[in-house]
Amino acid sequence: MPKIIIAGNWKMHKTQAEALEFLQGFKSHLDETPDDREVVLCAPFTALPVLSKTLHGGRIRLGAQNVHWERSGAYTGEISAAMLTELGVHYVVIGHSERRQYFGETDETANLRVISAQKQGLIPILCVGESKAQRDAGETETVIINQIKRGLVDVDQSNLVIAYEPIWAIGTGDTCEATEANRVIGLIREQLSNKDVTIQYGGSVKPDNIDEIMAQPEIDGALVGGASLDAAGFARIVNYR
Ligand SMILES: O=C(CO)COP(=O)(O)O
Repeated sequence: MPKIIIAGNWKMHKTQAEALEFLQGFKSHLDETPDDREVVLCAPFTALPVLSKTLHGGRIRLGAQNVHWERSGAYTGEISAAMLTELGVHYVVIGHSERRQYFGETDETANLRVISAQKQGLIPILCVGESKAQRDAGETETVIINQIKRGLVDVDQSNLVIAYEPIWAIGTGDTCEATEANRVIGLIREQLSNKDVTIQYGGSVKPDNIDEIMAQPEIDGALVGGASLDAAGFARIVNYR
């Protein structure tokens, strides 16, 4: 059975002080969180040390939002997998559509990042998803299958998470119908040799739609952007019924 993972992707939000303030409001709600799910916070690099110290030994796992494929070297502005594991980071978001759109990342660089993350013991959360134009042109299936195939060349599927994030649903409030997300995630699973890979849905997940999303048989979790910034709201998402 795939592990259920609910992850917040804070993107470029929260200073260290704001991250700690979030935790104060969030942690008390975790007493009600059933044991069947993992709770992950993917914070900016600068907030990771303080979160790591505060969360040590607790219920919440830490994630980063990117990782470079080399162990070290002349790569100004980049962060290596070893730098993240040293901080107690467990997960790393890779190939997010914002990285692809604004920073020129490709399936090929996502693939290199996934491999280097796994080598260092990090669990990659590989993001895939089609644009509105691609969906309207009937290309959703081909786009997703290609992203999965190229992103997973030579990748060990035993320590891997995939997030299906249709680009048109990210930050728009325009959630993908839960049944449609379920269908595409089923299609992704067909491409995998390991059927127990956790496959999350992401794109305008909110407290008022999480129950329906998580009721779908193929969906094993959520990658939550905007709604993960508010402690009470994200707690409601994590504690979905
Ligand atoms: O990009 C996302 C998570 O990685 C989704 O963002 P929103 O939840 O803000 O739509």
